[in-house]
Amino acid sequence: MSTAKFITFEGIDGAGKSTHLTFVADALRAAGRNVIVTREPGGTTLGEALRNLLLHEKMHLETEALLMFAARREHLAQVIEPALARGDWVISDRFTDASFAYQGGGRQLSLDKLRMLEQWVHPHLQPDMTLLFDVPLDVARARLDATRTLDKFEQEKADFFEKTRAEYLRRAAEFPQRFRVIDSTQSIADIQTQLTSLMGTLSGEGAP
Ligand SMILES: Nc1ncnc2c1ncn2[C@@H]1O[C@H](COP(=O)(O)OP(=O)(O)OP(=O)(O)O)[C@@H](O)[C@H]1O
Ligand SMILES: Cc1cn([C@H]2C[C@H](O)[C@@H](COP(=O)(O)O)O2)c(=O)[nH]c1=O
Repeated sequence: MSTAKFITFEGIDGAGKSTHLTFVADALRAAGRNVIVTREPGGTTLGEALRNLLLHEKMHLETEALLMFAARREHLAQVIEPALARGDWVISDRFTDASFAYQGGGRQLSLDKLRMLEQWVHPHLQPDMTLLFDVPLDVARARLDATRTLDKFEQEKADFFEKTRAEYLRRAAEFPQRFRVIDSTQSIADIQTQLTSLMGTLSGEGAP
């Protein structure tokens, strides 16, 4: 029986998910798992080219959603599905919940259209666990402003991120069996303690 697991990291920009991704991957590797770390949009040569367009070019909101799912189709075919078939653990910095949160919540694209794309692109695959790093907008914004030049999404106004965060939380309530909501206002050390315990749950061994 395969022990492969698919874990996704989600949250509004600046919530802190990338900070914890390496920690979780290292903990799982130390416990003997083969771990692939990847991201969306991206993860393949084509996906990274699409990411560059998506993060820097203005486009119609439906074009944006379609390109997110096009990049995802390639990512699934080239990276995610082969890794899971080999029995590897896959950790992805964002997946389809981000399309619901950003294009559906933030940009108000019809959720039914997103559900159609999800059904088309990955009808039978969902993450085993989705870690939602949740922070109030002002905390995320302060973290971003302190560290980087902002891309197209990061330059969006507060209202966009309020709706994005709300859609993430709505999905967490809709799918409680796979979502774990992390209070990302906690210290990095406290969050890591919580993550270690969650990885133990997923492994079914009480430790990663
Ligand atoms: N719990 C925390 N407490 C204080 N600072 C934090 C915390 N988590 C992350 N940070 C800091 O906030 C900044 C943004 O973190 P990070 O890049 O992990 O966010 P992110 O959610 O991956 O953002 P994006 O999605 O835009 O890439 C970094 O400088 C990081 O060190
Ligand atoms: C997968 C996915 C991503 N986005 C947005 C969310 C972020 O603003 C960027 C990716 O940047 P990150 O620093 O790597 O988090 O893309 C989106 O709008 N829709 C999606 O499906």
